[in-house]
Amino acid sequence: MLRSSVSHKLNSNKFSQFVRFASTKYDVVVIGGGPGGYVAAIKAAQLGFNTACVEKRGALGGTCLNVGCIPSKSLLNNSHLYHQIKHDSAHRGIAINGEVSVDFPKLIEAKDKAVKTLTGGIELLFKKNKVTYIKGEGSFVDEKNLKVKPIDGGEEQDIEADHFIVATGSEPTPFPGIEIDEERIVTSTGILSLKEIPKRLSIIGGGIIGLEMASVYSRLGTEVTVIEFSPAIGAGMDAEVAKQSQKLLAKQGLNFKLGTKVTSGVRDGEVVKIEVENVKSGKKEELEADVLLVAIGRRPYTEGLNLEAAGLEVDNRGRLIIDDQYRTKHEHIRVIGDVTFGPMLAHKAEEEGIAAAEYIKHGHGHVNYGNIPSVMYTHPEVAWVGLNEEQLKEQGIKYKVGKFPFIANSRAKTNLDTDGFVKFIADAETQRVLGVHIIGPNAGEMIAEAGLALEYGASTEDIARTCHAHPTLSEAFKEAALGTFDKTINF
Ligand SMILES: Cc1cc2nc3c(=O)[nH]c(=O)nc-3n(C[C@H](O)[C@H](O)[C@H](O)COP(=O)(O)OP(=O)(O)OC[C@H]3O[C@@H](n4cnc5c(N)ncnc54)[C@H](O)[C@@H]3O)c2cc1C
Ligand SMILES: NC(=O)c1ccc[n+]([C@@H]2O[C@H](COP(=O)([O-])OP(=O)(O)OC[C@H]3O[C@@H](n4cnc5c(N)ncnc54)[C@H](O)[C@@H]3O)[C@@H](O)[C@H]2O)c1
Repeated sequence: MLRSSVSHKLNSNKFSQFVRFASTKYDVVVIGGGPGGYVAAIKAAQLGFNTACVEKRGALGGTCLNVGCIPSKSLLNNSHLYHQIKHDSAHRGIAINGEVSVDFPKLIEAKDKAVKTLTGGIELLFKKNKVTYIKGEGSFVDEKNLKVKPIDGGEEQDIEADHFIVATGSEPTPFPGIEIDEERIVTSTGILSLKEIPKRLSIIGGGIIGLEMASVYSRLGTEVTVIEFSPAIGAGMDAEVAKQSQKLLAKQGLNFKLGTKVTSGVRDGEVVKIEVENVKSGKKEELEADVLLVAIGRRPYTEGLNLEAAGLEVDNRGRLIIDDQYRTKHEHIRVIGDVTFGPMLAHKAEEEGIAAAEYIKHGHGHVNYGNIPSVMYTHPEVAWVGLNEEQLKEQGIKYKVGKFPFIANSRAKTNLDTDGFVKFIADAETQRVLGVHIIGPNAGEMIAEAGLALEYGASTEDIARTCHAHPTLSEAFKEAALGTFDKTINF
């Protein structure tokens, strides 16, 4: 459905004096080229819409590819390899005859290379799917028109669209009174590009970013302290799993200060001075670190969008207000991803991108918000989907739990990697799977099977009667399902 009404911008010198603001018209314009936006743009183009994506970063892929999921996983993977070679090889019969050391600039280079390859890949996907990539900052003029300020400083461009999809993402939540310099006091962006390995790292926030980054640096030899306001780590994971995860991370050398609030954090030359206070006892303490990471959550990002011009509204947390079809009060302006409601996860944003494009084309789309997996890429990994015990108790739903530890799984034993367990929660009467919580090796991959089970409304018996290959970690998954209604075999 390529539009014949696309009018081309008149930018020859001769005409530009007279008709400077001729606008280009598209069927769909996506603002933001992160996982939500780039996927929405590709899907819209595949559905036959003449589509453009406006991105101001200078690279596609958004937070996730540039300063989030991808660089953090590169550092997690390579720091894990280093740590394993150094500390976990002798008892496997691997002798290291020589020094094993970190080449930190190379570690950062490998991360940057992964980012560049992947962000470049999206540009190719745009070309393949005929999505116009506009490098600039989009700002609403009114609900039908967008002004784009090019990042190369060129002339402003006016764009008109039948449909807009806003996917401008999120940014780190600032900590009142603590000044970020991205050098000594950093957000998740700065911690991914440090110049050297700090001797001491303090982290405010024991959520996913805090714990993943704590793992990276602790493996590289940094003394890490995690300061968390609430009495538990993990920002909402199943309490039993969070407890086990904390225990294992502490065994790896992480220091935890839970139930502790930070009262100040100030750079003093090459160190950061931090004052904390125990929430219950009021006991105060002073800490010192070479780097302080602030990771207390993220907030929606709408700066520069000029929401007022389009009459778009946000709630008290800055989230753009939409209905169940991602529509704002203007039906042709939809919003997806981190900048609106729901968990701030790349795969959630992607699902919404597909659904928003499908709503425009067909009037219907699909995202199952009860089935969005979460993964924390520490070692062992933590992964979960569906409801946890605390939520079920709150909702008064009767349930049964089945658990299987990796210590009793043959593959985990051969791998000498036996920490953790699989925990199934099933409806007490029907055995329908309500939630799965895994802490253990490869939990992030294994959780996909739980997602499929939830999506199809499987019972734990369905899973327990499905043949799983031997010897695999997924046999622990099958046995935990069995444990909700019968005796497990291997434990
Ligand atoms: C350190 C870290 C690790 C993470 N790890 C994971 C993970 O492992 N798994 C996971 O699922 N999630 C992870 N996340 C979260 C994930 O990155 C986000 O949920 C995801 O990127 C949200 O996608 P989005 O498309 O909504 O927004 P974003 O990815 O934030 O993209 C929005 C884009 O819009 C652009 N933009 C904003 N305003 C304008 C404008 N006016 N004009 C033009 N462009 C504009 C921005 O430049 C940006 O590129 C991580 C986040 C961080 C910070
Ligand atoms: N693997 C992944 O999927 C992944 C990785 C990184 C980030 N993300 C996403 O990015 C988002 C942001 O991550 P995050 O770790 O910053 O947020 P988070 O919500 O996961 O954790 C923030 C933590 O900070 C604590 N906190 C808040 N205020 C505090 C204060 N004043 N003092 C001490 N502690 C305080 C909270 O209790 C919470 O435990 C999350 O939504 C997360 O889902 C996902």
